Amino acid sequence: MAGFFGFVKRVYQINNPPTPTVAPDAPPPLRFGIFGAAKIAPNALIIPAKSHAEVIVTAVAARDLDRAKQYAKKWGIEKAYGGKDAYQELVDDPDIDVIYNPLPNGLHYEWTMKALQAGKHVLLEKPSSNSSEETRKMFELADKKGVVLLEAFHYRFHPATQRFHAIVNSGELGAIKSIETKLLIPKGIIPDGDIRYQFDLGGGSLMDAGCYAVSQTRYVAGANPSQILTAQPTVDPSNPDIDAAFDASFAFSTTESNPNLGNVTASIGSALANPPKWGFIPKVWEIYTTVKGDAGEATLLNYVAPAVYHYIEVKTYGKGGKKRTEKVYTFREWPKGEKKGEKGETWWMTYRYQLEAFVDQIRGRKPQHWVSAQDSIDNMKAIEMIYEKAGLKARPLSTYTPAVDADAGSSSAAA
Ligand SMILES: NC(=O)C1=CN([C@@H]2O[C@H](COP(=O)(O)OP(=O)(O)OC[C@H]3O[C@@H](n4cnc5c(N)ncnc54)[C@H](OP(=O)(O)O)[C@@H]3O)[C@@H](O)[C@H]2O)C=CC1
Ligand SMILES: O=C1OC[C@@H](O)[C@H](O)[C@H]1O
Repeated sequence: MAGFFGFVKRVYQINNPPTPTVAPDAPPPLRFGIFGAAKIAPNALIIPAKSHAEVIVTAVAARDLDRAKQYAKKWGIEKAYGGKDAYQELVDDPDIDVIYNPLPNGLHYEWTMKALQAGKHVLLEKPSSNSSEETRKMFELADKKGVVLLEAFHYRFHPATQRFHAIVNSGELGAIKSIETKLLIPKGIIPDGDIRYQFDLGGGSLMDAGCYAVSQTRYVAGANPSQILTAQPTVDPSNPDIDAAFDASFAFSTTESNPNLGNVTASIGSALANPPKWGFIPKVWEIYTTVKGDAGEATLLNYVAPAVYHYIEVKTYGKGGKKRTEKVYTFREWPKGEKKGEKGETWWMTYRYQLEAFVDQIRGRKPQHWVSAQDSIDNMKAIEMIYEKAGLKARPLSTYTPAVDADAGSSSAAA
């Protein structure tokens, strides 16, 4: 269904997904527990879980018991843990198979390590931690324990992102010259005092919104930055360690398989409070990637929440140049013969596609898409390089020291 009615129907179904039918021989569902009564958990897990026959959200743990109970009641979650030991009680709960970790970034490492050590699979919010080294250690431990760890870069799992990636890599745009990716959050969305403004918790616009822009750029380029060319933070007036906004550009090294890479310049932008135009016209969310080549250009609008709305606009240059728009809510809309997956519905959010892949991986089925350990490590490395170039402090390392057998300690990265 096209246009406005399609949009209304999708948004309704995103929030009111149908209950799935459970096959009589289906394995028991995976039981998920959530660290924190987090704002993002309903969108990222609780609502998507309603339409997944193999997922049940069984428990939530919050630092305050009343808060945990209220959250559990609101979202139909059976168990609520509360108080200063609540997260540990969740980790110790033998009924829990999987932990969803949407704690502030600076707590990702400690609580993911504890969950992995207890043999739980972990769906870990982005950015994976405060440093590439912590990220490497988490994946190393997951590998050692034989459990699944995934950094929740949900946007990657949606067919719109996959289609855009395929267009850029098809050669249709000619030799790629530039990649521009932004995620600018308008002023007024993120409240003062939010975790995103707290250095100790791993705050900063590059960590929060910018981690998507860096990830998307690396994905589209198929490479990691070799050099940061410019890094321009706008620091928060009340906290010079926090970048309220960031503009950066970087270069890649030529590789044997992609001799053009050395000619590509990438630029990223992130903001936690994009100010109104001329001081009074509120800005809308700016979420896009534009890739320009010598034969054409393509833009993906709204790579972060494409199920709500998105488009891919492709223009080819020169005489006979053409313009077209694609919208790809499911893999069924993929051009014939090039389909990259099967599962999905128009109302599947990025988070629902991600949950499908995560469960498939745990169950030993091949997921339609995946974000590898190395990808997560490399994203943190790129973020570190940008902070360093800007002269801003690296986000603080966790003070948590894992038990001896949890810290594998070698410097080889998990693949
Ligand atoms: N995938 C996506 O689309 C999104 C991902 N995120 C990511 O999810 C994570 C959480 O974001 P969001 O849900 O907005 O965050 P919230 O502000 O809701 O915080 C999440 C939880 O952190 C817990 N917490 C533990 N220690 C602290 C502390 N010292 N200060 C504040 N909170 C604390 C709180 O748990 P308790 O209830 O126990 O008090 C809270 O419920 C971040 O990593 C963020 O980057 C965020 C938004 C979107
Ligand atoms: O993950 C996120 O997605 C969109 C932004 O609103 C948010 O700040 C960020 O954490």
